[in-house]
Amino acid sequence: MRQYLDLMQRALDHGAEQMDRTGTGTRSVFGHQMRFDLSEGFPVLTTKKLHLRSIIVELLWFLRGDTNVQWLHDRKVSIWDEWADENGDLGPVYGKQWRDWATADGGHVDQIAELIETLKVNPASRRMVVSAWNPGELHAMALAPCHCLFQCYVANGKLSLQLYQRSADIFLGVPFNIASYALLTHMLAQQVGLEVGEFVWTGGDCHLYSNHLEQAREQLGRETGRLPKLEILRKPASIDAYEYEDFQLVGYEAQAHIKAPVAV
Ligand SMILES: Nc1nc(=O)c2c([nH]1)NC[C@@H]1CN(c3ccc(C(=O)N[C@@H](CCC(=O)O)C(=O)O)cc3)CN21
Ligand SMILES: O=c1ccn([C@H]2C[C@H](O)[C@@H](COP(=O)(O)O)O2)c(=O)[nH]1
Repeated sequence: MRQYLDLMQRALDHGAEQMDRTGTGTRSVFGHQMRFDLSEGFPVLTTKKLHLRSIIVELLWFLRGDTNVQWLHDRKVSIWDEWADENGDLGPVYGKQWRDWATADGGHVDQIAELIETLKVNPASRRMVVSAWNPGELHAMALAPCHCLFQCYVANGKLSLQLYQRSADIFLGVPFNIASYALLTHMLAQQVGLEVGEFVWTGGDCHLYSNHLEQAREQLGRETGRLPKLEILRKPASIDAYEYEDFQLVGYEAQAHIKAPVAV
């Protein structure tokens, strides 16, 4: 994951110091792109052990259209707790927008179902876009979507996906976001009978929080390792039928976890 360490180094060396919404302070750069050829391995950090269960369970939770943390809690995932209200609700965040976008005329759009249908019947389409950025509902969300829009592209029997992430917590969020969308690309490809192509990550405000600088330097001092392979153990009947146990990362060898506080 040299690409990731390069982004971290860039923010450390050239980032502008700025105060941010959380009151923590960041070093940020604007506009960055990383490309991952998914046929070469699964893009998960080897310079710091990642908690894959949280990543997989969170993606399945988005795909359920769920926006309450209870289902995450039942699976021992707590990464959204800080933002939930007393009932566990986050408002109309990713799951709602992906699966049940409310239209002005009272209708609903299941963007994921429409994406899969288009991948099957018209893979050359240039409109295979899923957006979580719903300006009319931002006020009701616990946090405005960070990974706010993605697009699919098919060529030579391979499915590629590009994400636009408007705001990127380089140390904590980005490793989760890369692995999550790489996983989604594998799932979509399996559902529509394509091979995986590239995952392209594009970031807007890419920042290192001021209380992550030491951890970033420690990680930059480590050697990168070989990427593992993702195996999906069966082909579920639909995008809605995947379970945590369906995924296996073969050969994931990572260096020790590095703790960092999350900015709320
Ligand atoms: N400041 C900030 N950074 C984020 O990455 C972030 C938010 N806020 N708010 C919403 C979601 C929640 N996400 C999070 C929240 C916490 C961790 C975190 O603490 N990760 C730990 C392990 C925690 C675990 O898996 O249980 C880590 O070391 O990676 C990661 C992503 C990503 N998002
Ligand atoms: O998936 C995610 C979700 C959140 N983040 C980070 C990016 C920022 O550090 C905060 C959000 O704060 P804003 O003021 O709304 O930009 O959370 C992430 O990296 N990945």
